[in-house]
Amino acid sequence: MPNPETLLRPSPQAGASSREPRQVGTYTIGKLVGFDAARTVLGIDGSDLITAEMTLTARELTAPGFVTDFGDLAAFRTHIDGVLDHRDLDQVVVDTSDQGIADHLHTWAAANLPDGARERLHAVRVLTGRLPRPDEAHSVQFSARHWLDGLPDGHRCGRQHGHAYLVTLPSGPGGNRLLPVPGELRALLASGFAGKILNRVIGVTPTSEHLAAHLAGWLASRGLVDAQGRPFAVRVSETESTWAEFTPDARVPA
Ligand SMILES: Nc1nc2c(c(=O)[nH]1)N=C([C@H](O)[C@H](O)COP(=O)(O)OP(=O)(O)OP(=O)(O)O)CN2
Repeated sequence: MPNPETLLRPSPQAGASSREPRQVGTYTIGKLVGFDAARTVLGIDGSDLITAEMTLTARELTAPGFVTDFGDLAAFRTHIDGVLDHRDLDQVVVDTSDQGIADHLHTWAAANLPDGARERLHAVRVLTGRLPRPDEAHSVQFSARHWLDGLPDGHRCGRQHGHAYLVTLPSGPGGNRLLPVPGELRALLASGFAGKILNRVIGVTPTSEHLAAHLAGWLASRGLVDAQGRPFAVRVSETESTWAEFTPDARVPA
């Protein structure tokens, strides 16, 4: 895949790329797939929008900076679209509760994901109803461009493209509770990331995993920690259906 950098016009906004000190920690990625279904749960109608969130974890990334390529998880959506979406789940799965659907999908994923992804499969959980968006105090959005080097020819993420990024600071596993975003991080994202070509901003291929680790390193290197004095975990979401998180070891409860 030719480097799209050679095709770029010079950008007046381009800044020097930087690396933050590397912390030791765990990378987690999440893929969300929503579907609409009817079901009965404990004798009561539980029809709803249902969102399945599959997570995968790794201590080390594979090139170009992935837990596993989101593209390799496409079969998860295909399975849900084919088997669960716009169905009466009472006719499809034995246990129609949230946990029953999550168990069905975990069993499916453990048997059917490509090898590299299957080995990194962590969990599947199910959420119901419209998902709340994080409020402004607990999130930062910015828009920027990037491309990913080292992908097979024809991979759409090898082309220069843009995302509406969402950055949050989860307080623990699951990402349900979010910590307020320090003003310093907000300022960094506004001045150093928004509107930029991210390949020129961080010293590595700007995958979501690398961006999350870079921002966690940036916070830690400036002594910015949570109310308990622990380094922040950082989650970066490129699209509505994907996110990547870096959790420094010092944050994991003993
Ligand atoms: N592990 C990672 N895999 C991929 C990343 C990444 O940062 N980490 N990034 C990309 C691309 O930038 C791409 O734009 C996003 O991935 P994609 O699978 O296309 O996600 P979508 O939400 O757009 O997918 P749909 O399921 O089609 O909605 C690729 N991989």
